[in-house]
Amino acid sequence: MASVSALTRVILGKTALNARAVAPSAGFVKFYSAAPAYENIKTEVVGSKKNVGLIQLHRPKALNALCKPLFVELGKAVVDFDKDDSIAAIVITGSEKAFAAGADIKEMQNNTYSSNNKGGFLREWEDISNCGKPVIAAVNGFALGGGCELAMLCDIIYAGEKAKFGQPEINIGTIPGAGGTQRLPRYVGKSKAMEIVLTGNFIDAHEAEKMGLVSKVFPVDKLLEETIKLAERIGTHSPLIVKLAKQAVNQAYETTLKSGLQFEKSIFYGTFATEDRKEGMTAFIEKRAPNFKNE
Ligand SMILES: CCC/C=C/C(=O)SCCNC(=O)CCNC(=O)[C@H](O)C(C)(C)COP(=O)([O-])OP(=O)([O-])OC[C@H]1O[C@@H](n2cnc3c(N)ncnc32)[C@H](O)[C@@H]1OP(=O)([O-])[O-]
Repeated sequence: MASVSALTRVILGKTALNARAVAPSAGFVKFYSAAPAYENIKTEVVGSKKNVGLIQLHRPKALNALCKPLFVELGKAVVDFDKDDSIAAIVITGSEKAFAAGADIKEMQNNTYSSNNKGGFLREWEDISNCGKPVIAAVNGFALGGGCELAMLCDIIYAGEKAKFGQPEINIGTIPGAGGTQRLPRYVGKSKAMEIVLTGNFIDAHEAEKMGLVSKVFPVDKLLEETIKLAERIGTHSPLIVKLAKQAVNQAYETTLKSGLQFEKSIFYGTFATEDRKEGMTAFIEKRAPNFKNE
């Protein structure tokens, strides 16, 4: 598969290169003055308005198995993009062969209950679940075990037509540990989640879409382009209101309908305390495009 850089060049017809690899004259990529030297991921800022943070998992020899150093880097990249006011949404992708083939089995082979517990195994995952901005997974290839859980940690999953999802932990004598037993039933219902978790069988992209795990399926080579377009579309709205909308939808997974509706109403009322709500409604009435200020 072409690299993220090559793909985004093709997609957007502009110079889009790895921020670490080129001089800051490239024009299209936003360069961080202190761009971290990542080893297991690549980051770029893409989109015609340079407002989409793109993270590519890049451990090709291990099919992007999620070793701790990778996750530390991924967490840092997500936190950095979340803090950056010029970024509207974040896209996480892998390679054509693998989004991620799971937690790193070789790394955790000799873990013990005690080392997991004392070492805070999986702690970095919270950096992604705590992100206030929309995070979109663009999944080509294998999304297995922790890879499927990482995709489910994202707010929206788009998939390439050859993607394969699964929770095969049962094959290696353990169970999903980063949300597979909790998020999967919420996406696909109990019977299908049980089948996936108890058999370890893989499901393809179209099945995943039918089940509601994935929102759309694209040809492999169009996936990233379409996902970036989605992020850009979200980026046309008020970042403040997008954040509130994300919080409100996520609350549906945390509570009863009654208290969820109460939460939604208080957030809805709260939008009337923002400049962007006023601007949005005023722009509609004045038949012009809104000029959101994130306030
Ligand atoms: C997060 C919380 C809890 C989560 C738990 C989990 O996710 S448990 C995990 C749940 N996931 C699984 O159980 C899936 C495990 N993976 C597989 O079943 C297969 O690799 C495959 C079907 C994805 C692809 O088959 P294929 O014949 O096309 O490719 P190939 O097999 O030749 O692999 C190429 C190289 O990548 C390596 N590597 C791959 N995955 C991992 C990994 N997770 N780890 C480490 N390494 C991994 C593989 O060893 C090989 O390296 P080598 O030996 O050349 O140095």
